[in-house]
Amino acid sequence: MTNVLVVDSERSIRNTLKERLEYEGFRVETAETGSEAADKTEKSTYDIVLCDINVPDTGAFDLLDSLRANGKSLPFIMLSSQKGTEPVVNSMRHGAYDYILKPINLNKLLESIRSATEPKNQNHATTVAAASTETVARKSSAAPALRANRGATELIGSSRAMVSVKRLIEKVAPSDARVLISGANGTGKELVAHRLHEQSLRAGQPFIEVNCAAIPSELIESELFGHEKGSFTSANKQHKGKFEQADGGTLFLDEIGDMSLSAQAKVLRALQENRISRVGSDKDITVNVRVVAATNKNLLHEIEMGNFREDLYHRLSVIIIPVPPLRERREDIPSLAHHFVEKICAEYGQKPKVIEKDALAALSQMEWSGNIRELRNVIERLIILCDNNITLEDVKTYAQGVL
Ligand SMILES: Nc1ncnc2c1ncn2[C@@H]1O[C@H](COP(=O)(O)OP(=O)(O)OP(=O)(O)O)[C@@H](O)[C@H]1O
Repeated sequence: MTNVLVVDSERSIRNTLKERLEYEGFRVETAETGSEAADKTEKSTYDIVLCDINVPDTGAFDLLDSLRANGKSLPFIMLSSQKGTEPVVNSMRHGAYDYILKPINLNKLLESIRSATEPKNQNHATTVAAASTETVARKSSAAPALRANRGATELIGSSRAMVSVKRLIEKVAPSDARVLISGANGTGKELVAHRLHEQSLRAGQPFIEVNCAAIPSELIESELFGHEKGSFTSANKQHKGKFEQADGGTLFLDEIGDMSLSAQAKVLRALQENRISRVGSDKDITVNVRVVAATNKNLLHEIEMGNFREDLYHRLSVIIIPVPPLRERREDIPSLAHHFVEKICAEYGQKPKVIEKDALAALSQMEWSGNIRELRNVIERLIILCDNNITLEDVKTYAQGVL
């Protein structure tokens, strides 16, 4: 049985968590202050600590640090009413496994406890992160608080174009403004959407992605808004749609330019009223969702052609972030190439290979019509096929079709 220690000065929170977690099969003890919690950990063994960030006496960070100093590397879940990225980042720096906002969503908490106490995740729980933002970013991608960020990586590039994209993200992320990300295939639009979420006040809440091009138009309504049991032939149980799943967080509508006109009308209503109704229900549900959309199409052209609603375009494009093609920021290619070499070699469990100077120069001259995705694929091919040093000859042989 998993032993949980709940540390919170509020009796109602201690009691509610104890009751609910015991009902779920955990053994739970509580403490009102940091020093009481420290005493309890001396006397009993726990598998996990759930701790309010401002717990009296010590505060959560000192409690966590002192447990670590005493060799007790328990996974630690921070409970807090503080929104914003700073407390999340601070918690991760101190080695917390997760950061859960109050009022506590019990399902999220249970998922986090189970994940933190799974043996394969214990290392993440016990690693004390070095105090660098990069480390925090890497560590947090493994932690459930930022589970939504899993798969997201750093935006590489210091070209003027990329610096201005990053600046725009920094400025826009903390607001709740809707953002439209435009750019060709493989330029990194999805990554930009992830960064917007990670740097927003909604970080830690869900990031839900919908590829509008991949869903048949007859299913999109139920996918986005959900359905009630029996509302159509195959609806054999109730289903929550993506808007509801994203409640409190960000909904990323990828390839919005491919959405059917009838689905566009329904999305428009959801954005105008912040309310949706499931298919087969006439009950309205209020949702709090930040919508970020992306497109590789010229939506103004699509409007002219009658394929895209102008009113929806204006709702979505409060801020537009254009992501430039790779050929317009060739100076980013060396750092991107190194980044992919490191990442892919690590994925394959290999030592990083070396790209020789003239090989890198050749990569920097290529067309890259498939943009960064194509560059990544070529680097992966080179890693699989080449010896430790990737030479100009290798690039000429294996990057064919790009040259
Ligand atoms: N600046 C960047 N730094 C590091 N990796 C990047 C960068 N931009 C893109 N990538 C990587 O390139 C690949 C393609 O990026 P992404 O999927 O975000 O592109 P996209 O514009 O959304 O593509 P599509 O329009 O085809 O959906 C991903 O593996 C992504 O992680």
